[in-house]
Parts: sequence; C-alpha cells; structure tokens
Amino acid sequence: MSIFLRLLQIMGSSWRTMVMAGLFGFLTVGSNIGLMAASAYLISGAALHPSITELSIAIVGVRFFGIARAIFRYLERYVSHDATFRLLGTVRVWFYTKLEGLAPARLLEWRSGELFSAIVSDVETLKEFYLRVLAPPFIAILVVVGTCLFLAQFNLVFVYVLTGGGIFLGVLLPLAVSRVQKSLAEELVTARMQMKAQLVDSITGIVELAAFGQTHRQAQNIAELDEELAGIQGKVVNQAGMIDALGLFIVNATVWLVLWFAIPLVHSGQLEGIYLAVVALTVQSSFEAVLPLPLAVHFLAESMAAARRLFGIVDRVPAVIEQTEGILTGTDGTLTVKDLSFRYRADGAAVLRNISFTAASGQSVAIVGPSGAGKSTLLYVLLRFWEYEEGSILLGSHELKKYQSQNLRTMFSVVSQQSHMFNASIRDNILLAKPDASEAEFEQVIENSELTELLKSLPQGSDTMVGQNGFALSGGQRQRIAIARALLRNAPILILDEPTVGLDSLTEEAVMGTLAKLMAGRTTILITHRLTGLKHMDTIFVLEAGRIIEQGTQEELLKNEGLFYQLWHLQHDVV
Ligand SMILES: Nc1ncnc2c1ncn2[C@@H]1O[C@H](COP(=O)(O)OP(=O)(O)OP(=O)(O)O)[C@@H](O)[C@H]1O
Repeated sequence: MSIFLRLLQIMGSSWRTMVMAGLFGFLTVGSNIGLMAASAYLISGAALHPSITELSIAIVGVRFFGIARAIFRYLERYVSHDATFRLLGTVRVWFYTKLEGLAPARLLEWRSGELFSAIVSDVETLKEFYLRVLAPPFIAILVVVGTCLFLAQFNLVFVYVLTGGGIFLGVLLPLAVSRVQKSLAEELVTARMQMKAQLVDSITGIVELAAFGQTHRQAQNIAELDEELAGIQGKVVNQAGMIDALGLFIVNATVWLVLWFAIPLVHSGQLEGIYLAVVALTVQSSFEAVLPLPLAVHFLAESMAAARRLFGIVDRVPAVIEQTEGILTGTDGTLTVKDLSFRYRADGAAVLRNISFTAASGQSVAIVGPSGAGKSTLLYVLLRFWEYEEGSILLGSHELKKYQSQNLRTMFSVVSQQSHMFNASIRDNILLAKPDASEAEFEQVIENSELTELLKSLPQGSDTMVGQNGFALSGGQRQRIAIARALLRNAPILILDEPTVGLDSLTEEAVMGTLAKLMAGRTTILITHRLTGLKHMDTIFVLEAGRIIEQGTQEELLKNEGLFYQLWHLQHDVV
C-alpha cells in the first residue's frame, strides 16, 4: 500500500472530525467572501446616496459575515488541531509498540538518537499532512465551486477567469515546484534526524566526552550539522517566499483580468456598476482558499519523507515470529536445550554449535567461558530476542517458540550487568516488575534484597530519585534494585547475566549472597566469565567458540584440569 494511503488509514475514525474541520475552513473563507462582497456592495451603493433601508441588508450582511468569519476560524482551528494532536498521540503509541516488537535484534542498526528523532520529529512532521495537505484542496474545491456559482449570476466570463486563475495557482504552480520540493523535503528530514541523533549521542556520552576532553570536538560536529540544517532551512524559506510571491502575482493578475472584462460590461450595461467591486473583491477573497495549495506540495513532500522513515523502521520483520495460536502458560521451570545451533546471519558463521543441556526445575546452572564464546548469544536466544532455526529448546514440555512472548517473559526474571535504571524513584524502579504489588510485598523484597539500610539512610527513603541511568547510586546498590525487581517478579526461571561485573570483591560477595536468596527454589541460569561464586552451582557448562566443551561441578571441573581449570587459575592468580 502506498505511503499516502497508509497515512489516510492511520486516521481511522478521525476522518469525520477532519471533514468537519474542512467544512469549517470552507465556511471561514466563505464568510470572508461574503464580508468582502457585502462591504463592496455597501460602499458602492452608499456612493449613490440611497435611503438607509436600501442598504440595510448589506449592513446586516457585513455584521453577520464579520462575526461568522471569526467564529468559523476559531472552530476550524480548534477542531482540526484537537483531532490532529490526538491522532499524533495515537501514532506515537503505535510506533513505540512496534519498536517493542523489534527490540533489540532489529533495532541494532539504528542509533538511539535516530529512533528518538523518528518518534519525536517525524511523528510531529506528520501533523502537516493532516493539517496542511489534506484539508486545503478540499476547502479550495468547495470555495471555487461556490464562488463560480455566485459569479455565474453576473456573467460566465468571470467563472472562466476564476477557474483559470485557480488552475494556475492551485494546480500548475504546485506541479511545477513539486520536484524541487521533494528533494528539499528529503534533505530537511534527514538533516533534522542527523542533528537529533548527534545531540542524543552527545548527551548520552557526555561523561566520556568530558573525561577525554572531547566536548569541543563534539560541539564542533554539532555546529557543522547545525550549519547544514540552517542552510537547508534557508533554501526552504527562500522557496516558500518565492512561491508566496508568485501566488500573490497570480491572484492580482486574475483580479486585474476580471476588471478588464467587467469594465466594458458596465459600459455596455450588461453589468450594473454597483456590482463591479463586488465581483472583483469576491474573486480576490476566494483565493484565500487556493493560496495554501502550492505550499501544501512542500508539506506533502516533507510528511512523505518522514512517513517513509517511520514505516521503514516499523516494517522490518521482527527477528522472532510471534506465536498467535494457542496460549501456553505456566511451567515447572525446566529448560531443556538440545542440539541448538545459531548464527546471526544466514551467511555468517555459527555462534552456537550443537549446544545441549538441561536445567531441571529449581536447579542452578552456570554457563562460563572466555569472551566471545557465545554466552550472551545463548541468553538472547533463550529470551527470544533472536529466532533459532536448528535444534530445540523446551520449556516444561513445550517448544519455546510455541509460547507467546508476552507469556514467556512472565516466566523469566533477568538480573544483568546493564539492568536499566529509569530516571525515577527507587520505588518506581522496583515496581516496574509488578506495578500492582502491595506495600507488604514491596517491604518484603526491600528486606530480602538488603536495601533496608540504604533506604533508611536516605532522607526521602524509597522515593529518592535515582538519576539518569541510576547515576545517583553505586554499582552494588543498582544491582540490589535489579535483584529486588526480580524478587518482586517471582518468576520460576532466573537468568543472571554477569550480575557482579564491575563490583569490588567485597560488594561482589555481598551481592552474590543476596542472589543466593533469589535463586532458592528457582531454575537459575548464571552467565559469567568471572569464575567466582560457582561453588554451589549444580552444573557448570564451559563454552568455547560456541560449543560446550566441559561440564560438571566446580570440584569436578577443577579435577579435570581442562579449560575451566586454566581460566580459574588465571583469574585467581591475577587476583
Ligand atoms: N548482533 C550480532 N550480530 C552479529 N554477530 C554478533 C552479534 N552479537 C554478537 N555477535 C558475535 O557473536 C559472538 C559471540 O558473542 P557473545 O556476545 O555471545 O559472546 P560472550 O561469550 O557473551 O562474550 P562476552 O563475555 O565478552 O560478553 C562474537 O563473535 C560476536 O562478535
């Protein structure tokens, strides 16, 4: 389906409100025409010194149209903007929901700033489509047809002149500028996106930039992009000015042509002199509806460019095909992986090769191995971020693929090294796992995740804001909040992804102690390259280059003197 039709489809039932706004727009211009015509009649008529009763209809007309114009303008703006902003809200939610389905696998190719720019700037640009592209042609046609019917009462030549001027201004001029407008609009939307992406990158990495003394370089990049953007905006404004001037010229030329035909008609008595100004001002004021059409071409091109980018993102096929039939819920928490192989791209090398292991309900399993062995990849496949084609993963007695991801994710809790902290209170960050948790449940997880002391020491307790990415907290405190979330979630399977990376040994030990409480009674999969805290794991699988090369308890693996033994000694010797 074309982008244009898709944008119309997004409108859904708002099209009725938009049509209503269009009708108000028509009545606004219509009132202006009425005001001008009645005023012209009044002034021309007054020059002949008639009695006041002869002018009374024109006087009432001027009053009526003057007030009606203001009221209809207000209604048109109110209704169209209200409907458009509601529509944009719906588009933003729709876009975000689509992004969720693509995260994280399909979003890797975009910078976060680009996605931010899409959801803010591109969606905002679509407003022009609904306000300045769809309505103007509709209003223009109604106004020109209405005015032609009125002018036909005097002489058909006025109808031909108005139609000719309307076609010049409303059709030929927009067609003439459409090609230039299209490429300018593309450039503008791309430059805006680059600018926003650069700004988001700069703000996200501000600490690193300051630490490495590179803020001036980043500022210089922003200044260059800003200059480029300003240059394109300058071209757009220049074009708009030219189009405006050309449009006004066509309006005045049309009025001039009307007078050129009308004056001889007055001389020959075919047109009463009192109507000369009425005809001329009617034609001139009717162009209020046609003047926005050439610029509508620019807004059409701009909104098409923005929509193309938005659809280009959401049309990506998700990495995982969502199961739509059969709702599987509940599991005893047993995970059985059999002959699992995985590659990120069909033509790429296998990152996981014939992986087989079982984590029975309540058992704890560790996957260890050197950097690049494929540990995180295994985790992403288990969490259904990526689709697996070869081998099988059973959750309980069903294939993982058969679960709807929404249900599946309620069965997993994840504590990772990068657990995201929202810039909200500690309470809100924890309640993310279960927003409707009772106060008693909340207090219990605070105690079990050993956050009680921390909250007591803070004047605002659990309402303390954690700052951007949890900057106001230490690494250990952030991990405890992540553990509290997992406790509150109370899922049967627990995934621990390098949960203690970046913590000092004492904090690491304390966090591992807290994690032990979380692991009790849950199937646990610990992914780590740090060989500490593995003593109590039921089975350890050693991964190297995507294969499981050893398995056993820590004691057995150390006895075997294989890769685990070497890594273990290496790490302990370093310590
Ligand atoms: N999105 C991706 N697309 C293509 N290849 C990837 C992608 N993510 C990871 N890889 C590759 O897959 C291999 C395994 O990476 P993975 O992150 O799973 O290793 P890891 O064992 O978790 O390493 P580390 O301990 O350093 O995190 C690496 O060679 C990596 O380059």
